[in-house]
Amino acid sequence: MSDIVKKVIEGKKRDCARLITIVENEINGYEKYLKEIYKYTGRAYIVGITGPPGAGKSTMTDKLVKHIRSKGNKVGIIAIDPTSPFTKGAILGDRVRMNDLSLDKGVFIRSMGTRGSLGGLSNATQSAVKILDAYGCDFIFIETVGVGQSEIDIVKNSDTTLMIMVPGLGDDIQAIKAGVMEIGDVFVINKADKDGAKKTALEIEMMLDFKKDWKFRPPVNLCVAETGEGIDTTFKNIIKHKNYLESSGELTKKRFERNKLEVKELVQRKISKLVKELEYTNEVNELLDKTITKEIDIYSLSDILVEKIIND
Ligand SMILES: Nc1nc2c(ncn2[C@@H]2O[C@H](COP(=O)(O)OP(=O)(O)OP(=O)(O)O)[C@@H](O)[C@H]2O)c(=O)[nH]1
Repeated sequence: MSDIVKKVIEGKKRDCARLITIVENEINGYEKYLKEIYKYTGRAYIVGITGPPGAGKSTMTDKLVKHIRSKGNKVGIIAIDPTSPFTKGAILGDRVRMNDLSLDKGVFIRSMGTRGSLGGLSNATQSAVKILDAYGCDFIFIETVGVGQSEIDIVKNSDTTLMIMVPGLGDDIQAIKAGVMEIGDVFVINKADKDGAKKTALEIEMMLDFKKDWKFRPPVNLCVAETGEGIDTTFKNIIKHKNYLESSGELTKKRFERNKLEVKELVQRKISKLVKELEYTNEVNELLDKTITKEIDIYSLSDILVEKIIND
């Protein structure tokens, strides 16, 4: 086993950070480390945190993590950094908010980009989850920007997805109704110190009523992340979902599906790389010349190249 992998498994924080960087930058040999890490994964419980911008995702993560830490568990946090310059300020703010957490030896915080090659959570994020798992985290939080694709991706990559809502979404709830139902395993109405929190909770309950055949009906609770009120209930609800997944066998199914998707992405990535490499060979350029002179058609050329990729 490589020295760095050994140190990560022993729980060395600096090596954990170093390995994530190696994987993020795809430094030579990174896949060998991931292969070695793999059998030490599967113990951590992965929680995705999502919700509209400004709903209090960072504040909630901070408080949940502190709650978990009071029980002595080790926690990893991956904050997904939106690549858009638009939200940069908010992310800097998040870092400041979680500053005191980063001083805690039992907490590992990392922010990562959204640049997934296939539009999903980047491979680096999925790999970082595995590294943190092998490092010994009991819980790993993935906090995302609550927009579009990243919300869907977080569901695929988490065991439990916590959907944060805030009072006064009103019509927005109607608009996102269908999508939201699929996304949240646990709902929390944050900023319950503001007017209308109970009404929002009721609206979500009504929305959940539309579906009759829940195997696990998502619990809904009120919370004031800023003061910590309701954090214990939110955590209990996450654990309720965890217990359900574990006792029903759904957790294994979920992880099977996740691996299936990840393997597919890895294969696609590897093939795309081979296709890209082909573009630069003289041999291909010569064959392309022949498509112009009609000595060969482009379809036969594609067959030749596929054969070449398979056989080389
Ligand atoms: N009144 C009230 N404000 C809150 C509460 N929780 C968080 N906030 C405030 O809401 C604002 C946004 O909180 P964040 O935790 O940054 O929210 P976020 O969802 O991570 O924000 P983005 O990263 O911009 O999407 C901050 O000013 C918080 O102080 C709460 O329970 N009540």
